[in-house]
Amino acid sequence: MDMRTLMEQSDCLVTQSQLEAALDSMAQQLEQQLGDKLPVFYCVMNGGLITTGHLLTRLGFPLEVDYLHATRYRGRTRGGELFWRVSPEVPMSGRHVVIVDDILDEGTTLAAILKYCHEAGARSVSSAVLVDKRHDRKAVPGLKADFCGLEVEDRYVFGFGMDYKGYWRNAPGIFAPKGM
Ligand SMILES: O=P(O)(O)OC[C@H]1O[C@H](OP(=O)(O)OP(=O)(O)O)[C@H](O)[C@@H]1O
Ligand SMILES: Nc1nc2[nH]cnc2c(=O)[nH]1
Repeated sequence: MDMRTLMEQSDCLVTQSQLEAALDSMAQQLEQQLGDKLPVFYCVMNGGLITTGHLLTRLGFPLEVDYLHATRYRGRTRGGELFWRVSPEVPMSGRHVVIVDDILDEGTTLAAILKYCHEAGARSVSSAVLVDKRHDRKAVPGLKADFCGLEVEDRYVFGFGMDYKGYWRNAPGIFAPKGM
């Protein structure tokens, strides 16, 4: 389907202003809990890019930033095996680590990244995700992020970092194609 038609035929589930409010409250909580810990934030590429950017400019304390790229959807709407494209460069050993991503869906990605951080000797590991998808298919039952903006219903979503077949990561809100 043409990508403009897809957008016209999608539902807006979360508006940009709702996302901004959710980011404000995540930032406040992050500041309270990590403001004096000189943490290092790792953006999970590609989806985490926009959430990380919006979050970072709201944080008024010293922190470092790095990224990693682990992907299991790779332009498809169903997840497969996790593929590590790029490992982080800033060492995690002895550091307070914060993993930032756009969505916690089945949680396979986050669970694997958290395991990696613990094995890399992080002093503490926290996770921050913009949205948590509501369903009972989590890879680890009850898996939650430490900092979470909003919940979304159980549909394939795109926008604000999340793609639909590679497109529309730039959409200024969270959308779902009708019928999906
Ligand atoms: O909870 P899960 O079911 O494991 O899915 C969540 C992950 O899926 C997306 O990444 P994706 O694999 O699409 O890669 P991308 O960020 O490069 O789009 C998203 O950015 C999360 O990292
Ligand atoms: N774009 C996108 N990526 C995902 N990764 C896991 N779930 C989703 C989703 O609903 N949309």
